[in-house]
Amino acid sequence: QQKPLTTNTGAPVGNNQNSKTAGENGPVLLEDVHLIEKLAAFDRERIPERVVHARGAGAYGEFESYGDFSSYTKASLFRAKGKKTPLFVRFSTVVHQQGSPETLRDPRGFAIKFYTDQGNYDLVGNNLPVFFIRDAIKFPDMVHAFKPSPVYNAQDQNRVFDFFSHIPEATNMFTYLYTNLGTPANYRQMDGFGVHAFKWVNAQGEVVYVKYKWTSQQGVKSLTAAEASAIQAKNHQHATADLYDEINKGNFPAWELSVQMIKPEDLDKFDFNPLDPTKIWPEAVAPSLKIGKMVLNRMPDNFFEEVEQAAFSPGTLVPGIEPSEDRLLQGRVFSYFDTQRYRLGGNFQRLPVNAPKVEVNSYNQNGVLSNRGTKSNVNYQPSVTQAVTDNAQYEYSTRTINAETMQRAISKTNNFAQAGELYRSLAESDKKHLVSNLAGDLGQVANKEVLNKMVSYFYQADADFGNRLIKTLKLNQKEVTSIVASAR
Ligand code: HEM
Repeated sequence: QQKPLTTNTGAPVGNNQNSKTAGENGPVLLEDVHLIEKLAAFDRERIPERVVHARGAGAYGEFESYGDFSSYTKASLFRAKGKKTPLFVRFSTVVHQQGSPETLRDPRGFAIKFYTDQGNYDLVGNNLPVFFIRDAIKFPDMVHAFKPSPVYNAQDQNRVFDFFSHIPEATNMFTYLYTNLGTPANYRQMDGFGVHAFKWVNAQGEVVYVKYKWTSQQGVKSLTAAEASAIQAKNHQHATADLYDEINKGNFPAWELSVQMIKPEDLDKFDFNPLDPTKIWPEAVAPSLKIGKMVLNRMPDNFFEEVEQAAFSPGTLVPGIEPSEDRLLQGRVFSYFDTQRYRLGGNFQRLPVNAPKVEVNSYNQNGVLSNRGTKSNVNYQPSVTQAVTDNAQYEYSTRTINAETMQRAISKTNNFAQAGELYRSLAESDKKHLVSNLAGDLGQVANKEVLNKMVSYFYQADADFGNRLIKTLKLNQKEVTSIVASAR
């Protein structure tokens, strides 16, 4: 049965093809409210795209816990074997605009929103296990360097590596990014990582630090640079299309979730700082424990409403999961909510994709587009009514600190060792791809000082890695090794 076309106020529309005019050749009349409303709605269709991770695709699914992990965390989603929690995922590319090709070398965003029975929990990660920097204060500069030039609006490797020649801690991340893992075949065949350490807290208030990994049950498949270019020549949205095609076919992708744990008293026992997101935790020091499985089984009905307006934040936490002291994560806990209040408005958590499945009872109120439906006269606490009240069992964990306030880098920087281990673990063909992918971008850098400095970092990770880059880029080996020697 046909439905009547209506205005926004529900009145049936008589003519949606012809504006109301003063005669055949007369001007269009302002009193045609349907025309004016239609144009005004169109004029307001765009909202700011995400400042990073602008291009993405989302899907709904379910998480199933493999057991009862309450001895480590009071988070209810991990409390019983077989316990199911609905979720929404958004995969993304990072640097370029909403319409950019999905074949570009970039980390891939891997963000999950669990709709738990104690409120939403967001795990906002990437497909690579480490990050470029370790302090949020460097993030805006880093993104400016990666994004198109403010003058000529094109990405420029001169700007990228000018910045990174001052950031030796990015060496590990660059080594991952320039393997073919930097160009995943699609969103289903890649792993995901929480990257940071988080705190798990049990009912007794005991803390353990954890790192998360999602292991793709489809396997990991990456593209060579040649394969990525060939796809890009024909299709700039292959990863989004793949997700829709496979899930709509009933080929539901799955990932197993595992955690690694380190006790607070062990944090200082390693040659790296476990709170440093430029480092992995080797299995030898923190073995992985499988804790559950995610299956994606439904695509959203409307991209803008459910995917574009989805808002993930490392600050969306449930009792039993807290941020660690990781300096990058601490900045993220502020930045996401802040950008979402700007991008979507202060009541963004009321949108269906962002709203928790549990009742929300707070004394927060009003603002643009408020629809809380609050009926109580008591919009404050304390009150004799005690209608809605806080409960000490959900207090944050405590920690004793007796420290000097400071603005100093961490002491165990150890910028190169893990990059070297990663390089040496690669098969010869992967080493070749890494060197040619990296030399391809470094080869666009005109400034010799920047180039020598960048290569000196990879040389410090592994001399063979450095020498291959020196050879491919036709650099002077002495110039590079003298930078290495002066750094020691
Ligand atoms: C201090 C460091 C960082 C800052 C300040 C930062 C900031 C942001 C901002 C402002 C957004 C846009 C959010 C929105 O508009 O909804 C975003 C998106 C995102 N970030 Fe970060 N980010 C940082 C580091 C990271 C790291 C280390 C990871 C991975 C572990 C990451 C993963 C993501 C993902 C996956 C998204 C997209 C979420 C979505 O699909 O909507 N970011 N980030």
